[in-house]
Amino acid sequence: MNIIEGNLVALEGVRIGIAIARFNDFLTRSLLKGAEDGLTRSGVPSDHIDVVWVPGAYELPILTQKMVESGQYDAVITLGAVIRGATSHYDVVVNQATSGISRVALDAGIPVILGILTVENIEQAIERAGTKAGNNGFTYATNAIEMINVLREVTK
Ligand SMILES: Nc1c(NC[C@H](O)[C@H](O)[C@H](O)CO)[nH]c(=O)[nH]c1=O
Ligand SMILES: CC(=O)[C@@H](O)COP(=O)(O)O
Repeated sequence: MNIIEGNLVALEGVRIGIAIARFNDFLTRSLLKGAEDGLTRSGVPSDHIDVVWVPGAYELPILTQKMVESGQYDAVITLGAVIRGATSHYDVVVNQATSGISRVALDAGIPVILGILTVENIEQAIERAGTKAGNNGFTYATNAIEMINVLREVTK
């Protein structure tokens, strides 16, 4: 039996793109901090990380698509935070953002990481952006490195 897994060590030269939404930026900036920490501690130098901002999670799919098409990155991490409000707007933003990113991901040829918090309230969001449950941004970063490495293993 052969077990193939990606390790969490970035190969030299790896470049990461981060597509990040400004909406709820008190949360997305915290996710970004966690992601940068995860990437640099995996061996990605900070000058190999590009961070590109868009207004909200709804805009993440098109930015992600353009970043993938640029051919500059070994993985793209999306970061956003959508919090349920009083209207159905939450469902529209979440559905469009997640289905758009999933569509891009399948054709990307590189890992695309879904790093959007989709939560019922601010407390849930804060817990996932750096308090009780740690910082999901850090995990999104290590997910990106693991995916780069495992895809290389299975395609070599
Ligand atoms: N309500 C949230 C939004 N809404 C904004 C949209 O994402 C979009 O920027 C606007 O409709 C213009 O196209 N975005 C989030 O990231 N999080 C939210 O909770
Ligand atoms: C994504 C949202 O639901 C949000 O920020 C909008 O809130 P509301 O539904 O109260 O307008």
